[in-house]
Amino acid sequence: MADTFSLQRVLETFRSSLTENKEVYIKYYIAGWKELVSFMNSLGNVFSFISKDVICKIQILENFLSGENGSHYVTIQSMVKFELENELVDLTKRGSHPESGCRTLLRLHRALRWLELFLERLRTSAEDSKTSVMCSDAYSESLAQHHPWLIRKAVGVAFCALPGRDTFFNVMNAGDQVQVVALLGESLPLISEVYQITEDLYAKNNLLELP
Ligand SMILES: CCCCCCCC/C=C\CCCCCCCC(=O)N[C@@H](COP(=O)(O)O)[C@H](O)/C=C/CCCCCCCCCCCCC
Repeated sequence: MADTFSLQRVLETFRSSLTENKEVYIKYYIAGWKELVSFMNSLGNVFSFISKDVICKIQILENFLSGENGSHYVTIQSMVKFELENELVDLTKRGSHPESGCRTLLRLHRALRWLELFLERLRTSAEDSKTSVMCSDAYSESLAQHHPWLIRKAVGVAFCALPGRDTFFNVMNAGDQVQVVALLGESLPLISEVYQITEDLYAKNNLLELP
């Protein structure tokens, strides 16, 4: 992971994550999240409880990828097939497989929906729009529905510490605001496509509510 965040790299990793037949490479999916974590880290310590959770989930998936069954964790599709066929997923309550690849990736998948909603708001926002409001509205529409009260409160506090829209655009390292908006316009369809492919796969296998 490079030190300085770049929106262009996020775009490239999500683009690389799609195979020719529209499967999703876990390696690049994780790489996309690593870039996003580096962005979040640059915003200050108030977000560290969120980064830690994402890093922990990335680590779980990386361990599967480099482990003895790594060849089954190349794509999200092959992971789902392997874990379901081998009964490696706790389907209704947490038991002997509390950290399966499927449930771990589901948490990131739900967060990807937040990202999609937030970036779309940012892309179409007016100069005086507040990032905290955009973040919070996107959160209420997505991830918040899966988080308990305490987490929602902590997240609400963190949102208040978000920098303004101008700082956000600068940290993206993608040129002036017109160029950032253009790059967001290029990135969003890719993020949406990765999200939708994963959503359809999880829905088809009844995996959207894994504990
Ligand atoms: C293109 C650049 C602009 C935007 C860059 C945004 C960078 C954001 C990076 C990461 C986003 C947050 C991802 C959060 C993943 C949360 C996964 C999750 O739901 N975990 C919970 C459930 O896990 P289990 O307990 O079931 O294992 C866990 O309980 C949550 C813990 C922490 C709270 C997560 C809150 C997420 C809020 C999303 C907004 C982040 C705001 C960042 C602002 C840039």
